[in-house]
Amino acid sequence: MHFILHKSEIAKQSSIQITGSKSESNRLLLLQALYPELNLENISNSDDSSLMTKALSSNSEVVDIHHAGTAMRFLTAYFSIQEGREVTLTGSHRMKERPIKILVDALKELGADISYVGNEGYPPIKIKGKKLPKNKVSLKANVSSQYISALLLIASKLENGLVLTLEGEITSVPYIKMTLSLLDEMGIESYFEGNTISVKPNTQNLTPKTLTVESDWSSASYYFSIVALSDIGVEITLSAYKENSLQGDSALIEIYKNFGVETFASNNKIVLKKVANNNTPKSFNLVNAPDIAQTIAVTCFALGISCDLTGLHTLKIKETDRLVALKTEIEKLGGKVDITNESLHLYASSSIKSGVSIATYHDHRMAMAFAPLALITNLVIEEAMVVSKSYPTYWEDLASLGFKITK
Ligand SMILES: O=C(O)C1=C[C@@H](OP(=O)(O)O)[C@@H](O)[C@H](O)C1
Ligand SMILES: C=C(OP(=O)(O)O)C(=O)O
Repeated sequence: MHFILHKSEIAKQSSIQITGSKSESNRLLLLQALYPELNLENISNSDDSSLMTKALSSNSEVVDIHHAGTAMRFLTAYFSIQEGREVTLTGSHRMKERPIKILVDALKELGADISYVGNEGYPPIKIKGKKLPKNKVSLKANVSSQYISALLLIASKLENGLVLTLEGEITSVPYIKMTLSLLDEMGIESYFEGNTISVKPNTQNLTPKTLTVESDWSSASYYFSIVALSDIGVEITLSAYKENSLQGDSALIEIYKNFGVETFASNNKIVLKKVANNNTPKSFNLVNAPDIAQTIAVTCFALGISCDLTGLHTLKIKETDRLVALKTEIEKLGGKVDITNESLHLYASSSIKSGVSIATYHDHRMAMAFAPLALITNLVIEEAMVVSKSYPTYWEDLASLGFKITK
């Protein structure tokens, strides 16, 4: 279903409660399946986390995780150690184009039994769960950190733990650190030094624990963009956020200072406030925060300022090729964008076409990143319900700010 976003104005002050981080949730759901003594609060209501929950409790021979990349990668590792269980893990058309060979090769090196059902290197895969005898493996770290997190999540259940050697430049590092921090919060020991990560084995029950998932910072990014496009004085309060986040996308606080947005934290809330206009050209390396690239590109386009975004080599293998999708849709609106395999240059532009229909390519972040443009012009967001992959109530929340949205 397409949504029409009419040119809107938002209230001077508003508050939004954002669902739990999908990255933290999908890690903790897997850890809870391995360690039932773990109790979880504020789990994400995203499709990707519901699919993860369902997959972990299903007894069926075929598990379909649709578009959920973390679920695909994390469950590949999980099912590899479920002794005696045979599962075919599959997903959406796009999931069958998202590479998984680096992870499958690493698991096989550890002793796993995994075979490709279709194209070599891509889902679907057939996994025969067994005990993995080995504890050392090297893998390429520059394609997706999710392969590394997947191995780390099952590591403490291997007889001798796990020692990983990471080859090449390590991408999306905060997501690896998030995995290790969650293991640490559960009482599982790990070390990350240089290009080596080791996790100690754990055969005993852990001390029963309740862990509360922090709300999702990638989802918060759209409000940083909205505030950046608003008048000085506008503020939006978001909850529930912690003082020390495990999510790398909390880099938004520093990044959006460059757009005149200040963030104030108190009582598990953050207040985003527009304090100044700053329309100088921007340049950011997003190798540690790839999921906010679309948000930032659209903010810059909306403000008519040029930007250089680098560190984007993982964007081509996400829900869609996000570099091509950004270029295509920004150019439909009258902008000009150059892309390489790992970077995006947006030229400054002085106008935005009205009434343009934005294609979303089954990518929640395309829909959510372009929506703030309704503060400037009318536009259509195609297949608007794609947002449910990470943030099912996005449109209701925008409406509560004052966005005028019709079907
Ligand atoms: O581990 C995670 O939860 C994620 C890691 C990142 O992927 P890559 O490591 O493939 O960049 C990120 O883009 C994704 O949305 C979530
Ligand atoms: C890339 C993303 O998710 P995943 O890789 O888990 O599908 C995302 O949420 O932007």
